[in-house]
Amino acid sequence: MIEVRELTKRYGSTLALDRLSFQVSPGRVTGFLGPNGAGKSTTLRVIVGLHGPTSGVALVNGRRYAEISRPLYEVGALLDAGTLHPGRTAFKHLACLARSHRIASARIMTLLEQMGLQGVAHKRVGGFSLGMRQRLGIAAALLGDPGVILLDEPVNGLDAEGIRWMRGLMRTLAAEGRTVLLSSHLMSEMALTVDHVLIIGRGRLIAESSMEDLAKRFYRDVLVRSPRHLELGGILQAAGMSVSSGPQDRLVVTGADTATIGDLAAERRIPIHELTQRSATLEDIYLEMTDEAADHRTADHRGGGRKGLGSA
Ligand SMILES: Nc1ncnc2c1ncn2[C@@H]1O[C@H](COP(=O)(O)OP(=O)(O)OP(=O)(O)O)[C@@H](O)[C@H]1O
Repeated sequence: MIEVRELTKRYGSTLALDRLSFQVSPGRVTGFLGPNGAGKSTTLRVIVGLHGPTSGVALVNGRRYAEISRPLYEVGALLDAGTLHPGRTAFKHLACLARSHRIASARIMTLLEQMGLQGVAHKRVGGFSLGMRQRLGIAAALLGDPGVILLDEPVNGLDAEGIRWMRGLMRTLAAEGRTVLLSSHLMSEMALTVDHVLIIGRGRLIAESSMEDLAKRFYRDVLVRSPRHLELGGILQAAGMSVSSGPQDRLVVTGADTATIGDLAAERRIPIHELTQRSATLEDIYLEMTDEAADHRTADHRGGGRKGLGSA
C-alpha cells in the first residue's frame, strides 16, 4: 500500500508537485500517467526517499521510506535503468545489493532465470542492451520479494516482445497481491496493462479511475443501422436526440444510450441491424485531460525548465 498525502516538491522556482494526494492499493496494476514533466519521476523518487518533499508525506505500508529498516523487503523500485556499474556482471550487481539484506545467492540465480538473464549472469552489464538492463533492474527491485513495486517508464526502449513480457510480469506481480505502480507518459502503453489509473498534470492529480470507468465516462455517440433509417432518424430527433448521417446509411446519434434507442425503435416496430456505442479512445481521453497541463508545461519549458515535451 502506498499513500501520498498533500505532497509538494519545489526545485528552486519549479513547482514539480503541488499538494498531490493519492493511494495505491495492492492486488492490481496502477498506472501513473502524465505528460513529460508532470511530476511522475519526482513522486516516485520521493516515495523511495531519493528526494525529500518540500511538504507533505509519502508512505509505504504506513511508514516513510527512511523509517523502513530493510527496505528491499518492502519496496522495490526501477527508477533509472541507466545507472549500472558497467564493469560489474549481472550477478555481481545483484550480489552487491543483496549483501546488506543477507539475501542468498540462490535467490539471485532464481531471479536471473525468471528475468531470462541466466545466460548472461556472468557477463558485464556494460555490454547489455536497454532491454537487458531493464530486466536486470527489475530483478534488483524484486530481490527482497517486496510487496510494493514502483517502476518508472519500465517499457521505455523495449521491443514488442519485451513489452509483452513486461506486461505479463506486472500482471503476475499484482495477481500475487502486490502493490504495483508504473509510470508512463503514453496511454497506449497502459491501456492493456493496468487496471487502475492515476493521471497527473502539473504536479496535481487530474483524474483517478478504473480503466473501465475511464472509457465509459467518454462515451461519444451511438451508431445505428436500420433499413428504415430516414424514418427512424425522424423519430429519434422528435424524441430530443441529435441525429446526423454516418457511413453507409448509418445514423450517428447523441443524447441517448443504446437501450433508449433500441426501445424506441422496437415501440415503432422499426428493425435495427446494428447499435454500436462509440467511445473516445483511451488515448484521446488522456490527451484531452492532459492537454491543458501539457500546454502549460511547454510554456514553462520555454521559460527554462529542465525537460521539454520534445522528448515525448
Ligand atoms: N532534479 C531536478 N532539478 C530541477 N528540476 C527538476 C528536477 N527533477 C525534476 N525537475 C522538474 O520538475 C518537474 C517534474 O519533473 P518529473 O521528472 O518529475 O516529471 P515526469 O512526469 O517524470 O516527466 P517525464 O515523463 O519527462 O519523466 C519538471 O518541470 C522538471 O523539469
